[in-house]
Amino acid sequence: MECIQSLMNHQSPSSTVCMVPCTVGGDESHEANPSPAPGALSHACPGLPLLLLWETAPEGLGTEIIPLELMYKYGNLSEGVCKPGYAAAKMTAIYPMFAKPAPMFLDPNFRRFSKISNFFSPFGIKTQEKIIDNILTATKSYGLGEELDSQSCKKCIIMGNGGILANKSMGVKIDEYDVIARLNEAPVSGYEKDVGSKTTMRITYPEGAIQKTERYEQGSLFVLSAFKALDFKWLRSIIFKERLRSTEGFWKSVARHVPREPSEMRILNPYFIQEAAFRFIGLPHNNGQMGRGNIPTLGTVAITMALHNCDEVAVAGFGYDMSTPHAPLHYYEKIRMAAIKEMEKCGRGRKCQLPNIT
Ligand SMILES: CC(=O)N[C@H]1[C@H]([C@H](O)[C@H](O)CO)O[C@](OP(=O)(O)OC[C@H]2O[C@@H](n3ccc(N)nc3=O)[C@H](O)[C@@H]2O)(C(=O)O)C[C@@H]1O
Ligand SMILES: CC(=O)N[C@@H]1[C@@H](O[C@@H]2O[C@H](CO)[C@H](O)[C@H](O)[C@H]2O)[C@@H](O)[C@@H](CO)O[C@H]1O
Repeated sequence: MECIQSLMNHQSPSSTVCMVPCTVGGDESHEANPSPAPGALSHACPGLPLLLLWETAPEGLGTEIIPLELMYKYGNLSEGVCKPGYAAAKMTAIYPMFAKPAPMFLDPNFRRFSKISNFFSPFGIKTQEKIIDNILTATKSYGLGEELDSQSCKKCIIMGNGGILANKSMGVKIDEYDVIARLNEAPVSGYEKDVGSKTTMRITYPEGAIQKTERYEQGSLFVLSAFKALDFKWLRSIIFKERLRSTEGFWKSVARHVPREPSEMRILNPYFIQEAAFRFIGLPHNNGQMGRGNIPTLGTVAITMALHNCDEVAVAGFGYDMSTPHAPLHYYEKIRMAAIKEMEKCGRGRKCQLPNIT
């Protein structure tokens, strides 16, 4: 149960950077839910379609275990060559209900994507249709960009923000990926040796977005993962450069300006929040309303997105190791793992700051 579970949880075993086969399942969220929902993946998986640059290689799990049919299909390809359809094929082997079609970003046809139409934020788009139309009219672009969209095989890496990345010199390896997704305010500048220098997209929500405009990477996409209706209003205000009437509802101060053109902004398909929460992790449904215990971390949402849209998926910088409270939580600051526990004491809807547990 180590890999995905520790990735989805604020828990994980010890630490090295490695490739690991693993188990999908268990629970996630800041308030743990002990029993996975029916239908959640909770069996030992025969090798996840991920290159896991990770906290731990669990004992005896040093190499990937691949189902036989995939060995026949992909076995002849030389090492490093992109394997078309590999992530989806392996997901299907692990989880037969896996259905690939789920666009990365919302486009003007979003109403036709039935999986999201009947859910409120963060699991769908119900009641937000008009504002999404507004936003998409301004962005006018809905893909990764011409070059990547036309590439027949894409290797993606999802960069978690974990302290494990510090001093591992994985930057060069990370930069080899075609698509590099970064999350929230994790910096690149000054950390290139460990985390690489390329950013294809930065996925975030208002409270997580970088506030210093100079820290945004040129040429990267700014992707909103909306967790509440107010998040769409925030993006609209950023795009149309209008002042938000009220910031009531944000749990932390938010960026007022994002130095990206509308054509460089996207809305992440909320289906990935839904699928990560209910199908893969098995969080409680709570009538599809956002509430304590049913929100996956952004990293797991991003991985879910990549599994649907990339031919190969790697992850790096994941793992909440609560057994080492003094280990750094993030690679870019001094806050320790124990700070997460402190934050969990804050209530939703209340403004909180990360305590300075250093
Ligand atoms: C205080 C608080 O709420 N912290 C949350 C922060 C915070 O909101 C933002 O940094 C903005 O300030 O955001 C989160 O996450 P955060 O921005 O810390 O990290 C992004 C993703 O990386 C993975 N991660 C991070 C640290 C670590 N030691 N192990 C990891 O596996 C996680 O998958 C994580 O999602 C979030 O959005 O999910 C989750 C964090 O719990
Ligand atoms: C550690 C923790 O529970 N923080 C919550 C914070 O959660 C974060 O919310 C984000 C969306 O806004 C996103 O879901 C991220 O993955 C969460 O860690 C907030 O929900 C906040 C609301 O008051 O409460 C904090 O305790």
